[in-house]
Amino acid sequence: MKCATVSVIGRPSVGKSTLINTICEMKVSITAPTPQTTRNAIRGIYTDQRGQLIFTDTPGYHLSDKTINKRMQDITISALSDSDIILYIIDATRALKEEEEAISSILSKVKVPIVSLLNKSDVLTDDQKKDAKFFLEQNVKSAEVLECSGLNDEGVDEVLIALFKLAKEGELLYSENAYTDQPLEFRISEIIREKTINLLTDELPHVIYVEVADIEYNEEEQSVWVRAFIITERDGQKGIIVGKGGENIKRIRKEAFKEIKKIFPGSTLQLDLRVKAQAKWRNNQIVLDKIFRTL
Ligand SMILES: Nc1nc2c(ncn2[C@@H]2O[C@H](COP(=O)(O)OP(=O)(O)OP(=O)(O)O)[C@@H](O)[C@H]2O)c(=O)[nH]1
Repeated sequence: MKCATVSVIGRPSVGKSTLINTICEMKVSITAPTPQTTRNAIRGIYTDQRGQLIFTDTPGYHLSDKTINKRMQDITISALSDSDIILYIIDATRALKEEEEAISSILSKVKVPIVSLLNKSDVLTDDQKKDAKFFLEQNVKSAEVLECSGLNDEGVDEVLIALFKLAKEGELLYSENAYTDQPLEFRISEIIREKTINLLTDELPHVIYVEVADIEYNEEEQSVWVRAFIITERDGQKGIIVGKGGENIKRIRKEAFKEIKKIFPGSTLQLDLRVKAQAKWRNNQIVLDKIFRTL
């Protein structure tokens, strides 16, 4: 059997989370149309007869000196150095400018084999493909350069073939049925965060985080009770999340409920979802440490 850890890196919104979800066939990491929705290094695990690949979904690499983005860069760099293989994803529908150069300069310093991937092949023009391949030739020492559409599941098998080719022989690190080692509370909070961002994308870009306060099981009744808070920075933002007559929070709850329910098959679920404000959570180290749980 082969086994390898794979760090997935690329600019925000290149489709890292979508690809990991397609490969792992399970929602492990949130996807949203706005950039920088992934703040944590999350693992998706793929196992078949060839062996096991453990994916680290590194946060979108972003050039900025805000506290939150500095932490993202640290996580990216340490995840890369710890992995066996790097999967470098490019979205060639957008110009490959200084952010791409910053990533490739980091990649040149890490001694790990790199599979470079032109994602979103479903919408790429021939010229865009040519330009991206030229950029890669000039800037990145790739073991392979591939094309795929994570969204449509096209070319994804070839990505797996390339990764298994580079993986070394070894024991599986996780059981065959595992698809993620994320803690339950974290998975639930990510689902709620995704639903909130998707619904309120224009009004509240990235000023929320979600805390799962309690999860209670009742084995006799086969029921689960989850209490979670959507936390905003300012009091005034609470109203946006709640919406007119509670319209928004009801929709977030309904969407999140459907997905959280899948985590507890056979049990009834009660989801108690509330909104509260916590000033300046984005500069609060304790909150940041909680969010940036590195592996
Ligand atoms: N056309 C097309 N769109 C895609 C593809 N993969 C992802 N997308 C879209 O690109 C957007 C960003 O996808 P994500 O998977 O969230 O991107 P990400 O790289 O994880 O983003 P961050 O978390 O911000 O770093 C979403 O709107 C996806 O639907 C693809 O193969 N083809």
